[in-house]
Amino acid sequence: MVKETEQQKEQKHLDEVLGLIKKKESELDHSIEHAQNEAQNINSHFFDDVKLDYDGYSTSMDTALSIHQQQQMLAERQNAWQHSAKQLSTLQRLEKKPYFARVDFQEPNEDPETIYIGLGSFVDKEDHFLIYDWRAPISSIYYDGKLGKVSYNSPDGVQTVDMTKKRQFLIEDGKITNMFDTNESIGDQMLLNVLNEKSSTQMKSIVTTIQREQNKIIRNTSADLLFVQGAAGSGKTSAIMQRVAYLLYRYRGNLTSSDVIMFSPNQLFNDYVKNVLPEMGEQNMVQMTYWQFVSRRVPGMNVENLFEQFEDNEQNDKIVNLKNSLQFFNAVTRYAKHLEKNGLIFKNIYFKSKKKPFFDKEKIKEIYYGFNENYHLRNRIEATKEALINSLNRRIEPETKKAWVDKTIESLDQEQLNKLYDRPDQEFESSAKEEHFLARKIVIKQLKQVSRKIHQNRFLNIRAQYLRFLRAVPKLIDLSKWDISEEEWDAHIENVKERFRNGRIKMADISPYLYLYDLVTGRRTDYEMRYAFIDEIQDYTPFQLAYLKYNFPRAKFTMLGDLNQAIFTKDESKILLSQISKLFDPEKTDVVQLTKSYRSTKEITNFTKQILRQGEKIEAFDRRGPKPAFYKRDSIEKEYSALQDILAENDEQKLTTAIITKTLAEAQEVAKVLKERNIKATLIGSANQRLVPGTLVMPSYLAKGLEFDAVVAWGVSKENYHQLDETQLLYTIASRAMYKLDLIYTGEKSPLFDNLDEKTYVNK
Ligand SMILES: Nc1ncnc2c1ncn2[C@@H]1O[C@H](COP(=O)(O)OP(=O)(O)OP(=O)(O)O)[C@@H](O)[C@H]1O
Repeated sequence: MVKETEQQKEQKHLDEVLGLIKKKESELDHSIEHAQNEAQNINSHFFDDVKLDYDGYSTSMDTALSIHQQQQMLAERQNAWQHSAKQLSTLQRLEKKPYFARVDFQEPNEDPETIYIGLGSFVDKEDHFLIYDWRAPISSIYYDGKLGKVSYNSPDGVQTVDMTKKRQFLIEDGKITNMFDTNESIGDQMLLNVLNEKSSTQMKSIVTTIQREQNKIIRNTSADLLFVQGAAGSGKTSAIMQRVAYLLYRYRGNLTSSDVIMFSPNQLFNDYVKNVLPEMGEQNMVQMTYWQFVSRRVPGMNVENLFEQFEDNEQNDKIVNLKNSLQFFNAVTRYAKHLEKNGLIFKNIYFKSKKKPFFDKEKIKEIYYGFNENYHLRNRIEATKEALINSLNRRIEPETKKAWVDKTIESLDQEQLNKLYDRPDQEFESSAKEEHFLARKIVIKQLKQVSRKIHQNRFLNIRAQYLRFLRAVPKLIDLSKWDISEEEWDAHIENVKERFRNGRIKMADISPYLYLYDLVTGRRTDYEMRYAFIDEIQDYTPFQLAYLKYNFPRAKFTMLGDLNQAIFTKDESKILLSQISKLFDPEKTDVVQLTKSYRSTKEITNFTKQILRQGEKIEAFDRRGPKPAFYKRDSIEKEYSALQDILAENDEQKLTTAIITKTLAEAQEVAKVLKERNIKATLIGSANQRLVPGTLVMPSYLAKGLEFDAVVAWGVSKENYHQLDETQLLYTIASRAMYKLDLIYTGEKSPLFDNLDEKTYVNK
């Protein structure tokens, strides 16, 4: 019965805290109302209270000051109001579940202390913390250590305390439904409770059960590059979301969500994680895919998308490997440097006539290369633009004498004409002066097109420049080391050129293209961005990462990935880590490994890890479920019957199922057949769709980062998966399953399953 009385005591404490929260809420309600009224009041009496006095200098200074004071008062009230509103929203969140843990500890030479940890802080009148935010320095001991001596980073440096109790609570509607004392970092019991929940279309926060290793990632503030290699389902994405929340708290006042950018694998995934931060009371960071990041820079071009990239079998791997490498990045850098001396390609700028250029490209070239050698790319372009604008200004006058100007004036109706004057009653000494005035107005207006072209660097020919760079590559890089012949390279350039002609560009070209553009035009990179997160790093190329680093020179990077799940870069991802490390100071690089997988049952994790050639390191979490099952069928018809049976069974168990195929075409086919059979399933064929409850059908590359109660891996035959570099693909598909995994095929099973231990699956 001891436990019961303990629980009663805790319930009493909880009731007290809830009472105080309620009280504070009504106080805040009051003060918000008050502040609002007052602000309204100030607004309506604004000019009554301001001393309006326009005689003489000093009094008008008084007036200005008075206005300023009023404005400041208003701003203060508004601030107080916003502050209260924010506090209120924190309390409203706490009201549902004030805290989830209690820790007892003692600092050397101090009295023992008890603290409660929750989603936000709650302080009563006496500045006494009734609840500590999970991100507060002291809260770290809850996640980090076992009972006994434990250290944490405080604002005054590392502190060591003696932790004597760690208690976890499950609270529902103001009642403690369960509580346990634990000695583990976070008791498995609590974790099991959380993990047993069903999957949903939205990711959840893991605040209550952050694991020790994850806590390290979340609270790391020292590394310029934090690299996390983690098995599928080890909580990498969860950890990122918590980390963003942590950083926003730790640097509150100095860091806002717009200083943080996250690159995610696809739009579907963005949708999946979009509630995590708001639920923790924080705003979402800037989120985009790499494709969006590059595409928005080239509105006139069609950049190869996820689907094309995945389903493109024509590309020459050797050439793609070269273009994705750091060596290629360095080659662009060197090439651009050489453009400071010569080789930049210019375009004529036209105005009115297509026959004779307004600014001749030879002339522009002369200006550009006319500056002395201290001018680098950025100054050169800026000075060239300035010179062109000056020259443009000098050409206004001569242009007014041209015939087109008179014609234009004649063609204007009265209203259009009136608009040209500065004032309706504007007077002129003579009609010649008036005509000249109007002519100038017209010319200036029309020449705006030219000045716009100058500002937008339209006198450069970046496409031609990029092709010229490609032609120079054999001089910059030893192609034979990449096993590429000169003929292959030349043919490839023709290919790129042809694609340009159709307004298209491949993923392997867009980053070098933009990088070259940035260097040549001296585009300012984003110095404001403070943190950049890249999830699913294995799908990025070294070039892309180098380019991101170039774009966000002051940002600290957190890169997370599983080199075993490389879908786009396949085996190349293995060398990724060594390449990335070259971009950062090794002293400021931290690498963290997460080996425990939380997503799936032990049966599924133990099965999927065998698909990998080096999967031994992955540890399963002890949560049980059925063994994965293979369904070998001898006809497509029978495959569908099996699928139907599986879906019926999953439905009965209330499991959400995703049928994952290799390609989009297969997914479309499966969705079509299911529809014919009146089985409800949603095809996710593009990343712009929403995840919806119920059965889903999707191609492998859209399943990245997601999870489902049950997965059906469709068509896992030898015919479909036989290349070694498809291992990662199969692994990604299989590791999306939380509780149940079924694999269907006809003919022979994929040889990539050859090493499976028979005891880890069943045949059905
Ligand atoms: N500390 C934790 N407490 C509770 N649940 C956790 C914890 N860590 C991870 N999980 C759960 O495990 C699942 C997998 O997490 P997450 O998606 O973050 O993994 P991941 O490493 O990004 O996976 P992948 O690389 O396979 O996409 C999620 O359901 C997540 O909620």
